[in-house]
Amino acid sequence: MKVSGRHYRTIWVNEDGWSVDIIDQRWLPHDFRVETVRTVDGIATAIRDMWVRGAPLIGVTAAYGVALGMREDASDASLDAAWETLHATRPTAINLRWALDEMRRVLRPLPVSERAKAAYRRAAEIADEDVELNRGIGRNGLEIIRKIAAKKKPGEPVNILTHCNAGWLATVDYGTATAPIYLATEAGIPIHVYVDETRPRNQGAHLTAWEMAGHGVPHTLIVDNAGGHLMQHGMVDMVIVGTDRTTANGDVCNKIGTYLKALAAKDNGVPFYVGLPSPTIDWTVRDGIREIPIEERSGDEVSLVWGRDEDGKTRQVRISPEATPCGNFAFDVTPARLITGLITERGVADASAEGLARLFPDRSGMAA
Ligand SMILES: CSC[C@@H](O)[C@@H](O)C(=O)COP(=O)(O)O
Repeated sequence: MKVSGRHYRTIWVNEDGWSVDIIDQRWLPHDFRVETVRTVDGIATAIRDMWVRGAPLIGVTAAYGVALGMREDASDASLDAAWETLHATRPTAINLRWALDEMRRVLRPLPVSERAKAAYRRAAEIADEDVELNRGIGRNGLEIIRKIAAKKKPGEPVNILTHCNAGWLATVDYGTATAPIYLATEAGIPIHVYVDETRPRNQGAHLTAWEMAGHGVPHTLIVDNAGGHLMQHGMVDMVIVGTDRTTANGDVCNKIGTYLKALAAKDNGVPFYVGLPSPTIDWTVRDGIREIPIEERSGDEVSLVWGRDEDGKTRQVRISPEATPCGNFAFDVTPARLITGLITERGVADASAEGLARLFPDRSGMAA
């Protein structure tokens, strides 16, 4: 997507031909910084400490991490060590394991001397594939938005609520939940987006709001608890969120608070959609609530809030008593019964085992 008139992806190989450049998302929306990463450990830090985040981008970044590891030492032991180090960074997004397994599947049979080159090639393909998958989600989601827009008065916007950041910053480009929004805007359909701030890390306020502003999409930032109120007053036409892991029967694990939005949507008859590329489906899991590991992060993310003061200094301020213990559950699971549809690159599936199997007959056989 464009930043200051220049097209960026979120990750690319540096002009030296081997190190990896990423947009360091910790500084947005105030500073646009690019960081160069040179080692597996550097990539692990970037994922764990959320310089990059979002399920698809975590997967692609890990794939480049394997490439950096192979450049250093392409032995089997090094390949396994890179897999372990990178896999340990964040537990919930399945794209991480998908990308690491894919890299190992491609590299393991090759002679050691060919592995580094092949690793960069496959990582680049995974990145390109991600962009294509998101375009597919965009096209399929656009049709849903079109139908809602057709019922509106001329010029009246389609009001979309989204949670966290499932935008281009969470992927290589376009985003999952935001791809239909960008395509609808390009198609001239008036859109207005309610952006949940998404405590504790505020990915909505920091990242989604920045994306919307950058692409001229009218939007309003709201506190996380406002969604139910807006839905009760007919101010939301549809909800679209992303997902970190979708089970074989359509349960969706996404940023903490997604479940509450889905409950409010159900109660108010507001359609609740999830945008997802197929690598986000974990065909081995059927019960999202019991089987998906939920990341628990530092309580400091709850008690300390980042912001920029009027002097342009980025600061952290404490908002709770120092001695108060904080719980920081990063994701929750929305049961399939609350979801109107899963917008994938192949079409829109019912959130059910049958719905997913119909779109992915080739893969659903892998379900446990
Ligand atoms: C297309 S991104 C889908 C999800 O990864 C996104 O909604 C989300 O929850 C991101 O969480 P984060 O903790 O910022 O990595």
